Amino acid sequence: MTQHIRIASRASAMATAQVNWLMGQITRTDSAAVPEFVPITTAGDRWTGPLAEVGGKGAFTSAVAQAVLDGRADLALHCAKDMPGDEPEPDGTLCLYPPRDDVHDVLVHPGGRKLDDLPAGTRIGTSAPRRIAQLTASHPHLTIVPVRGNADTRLRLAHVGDVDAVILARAGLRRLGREAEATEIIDTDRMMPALGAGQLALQISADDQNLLDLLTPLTDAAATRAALAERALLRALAGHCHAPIAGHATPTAAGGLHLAARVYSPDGSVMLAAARTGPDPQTVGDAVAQDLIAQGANDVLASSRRS
Ligand SMILES: NCc1[nH]cc(CCC(=O)O)c1CC(=O)O
Repeated sequence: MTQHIRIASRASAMATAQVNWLMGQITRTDSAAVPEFVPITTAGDRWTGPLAEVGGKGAFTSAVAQAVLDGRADLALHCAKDMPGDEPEPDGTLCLYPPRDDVHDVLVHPGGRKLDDLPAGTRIGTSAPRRIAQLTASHPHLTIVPVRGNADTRLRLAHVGDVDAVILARAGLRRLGREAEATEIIDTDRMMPALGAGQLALQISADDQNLLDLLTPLTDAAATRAALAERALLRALAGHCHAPIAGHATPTAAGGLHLAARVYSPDGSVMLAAARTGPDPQTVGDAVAQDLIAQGANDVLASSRRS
């Protein structure tokens, strides 16, 4: 029997590429499934000012999730990185996680240079507090220029010369088919990734057993554990604001995971760091959060909310 699967997503170039990927996966998994795209315009798409002013992290995901809650869609496709930590699965929904893509940030410098080769005053376009804090700490001589808009918009700013370079997620660039434009893959130790970087999340109604059965083969156990640990950390730090938090969970050989995380002050002059290894994602995420809080993370994050 044909099963129509309505996929709610933003309609940016990157989001559309993600929908096309998912549609292909679904039809390969179940030839009777007919995926459909339900495009959603979110507060983050409409607002051109600082993201923190439209609710920060939820700005791109809550309207997409709402389509599932309202029955206008069967599935909400998100970037895990854009999901808030406080209420990721409202009202009887659950998230499924396919294999993770690359977590690195990259530099796109149309002149072909790498970060260490850029002269003082070079204008770097980025608005992410996490990137601003780390870049200010590692390269204080560069000039950060706030830029908003989709990844393709930000790339254009670099190509027309409004900024000299931009920092973007490698996963997003890859989904746009423009990975070759990256001039440096920035080491994760210098630019620790966002929680949820490179990770898609498929949010469905928890009582939709048919869809759960259909999508389960598309999920990845290690990616799921990492996503749960990173989200537990974000929730414990109340990281719903557009906060300078970085972190990365990686699978261990023993089937557990290692989670490293950092909390920064806005200019990167303060950096708190913690890491744990263990079998249970929630426990590891909570433990890293408690370690960071014991070091003063709440005060450091409150200073970034005020600035
Ligand atoms: N904040 C927007 C956003 N959300 C997810 C990605 C990239 C893809 C991913 O990490 O899943 C991007 C673009 C960027 O940060 O360059």
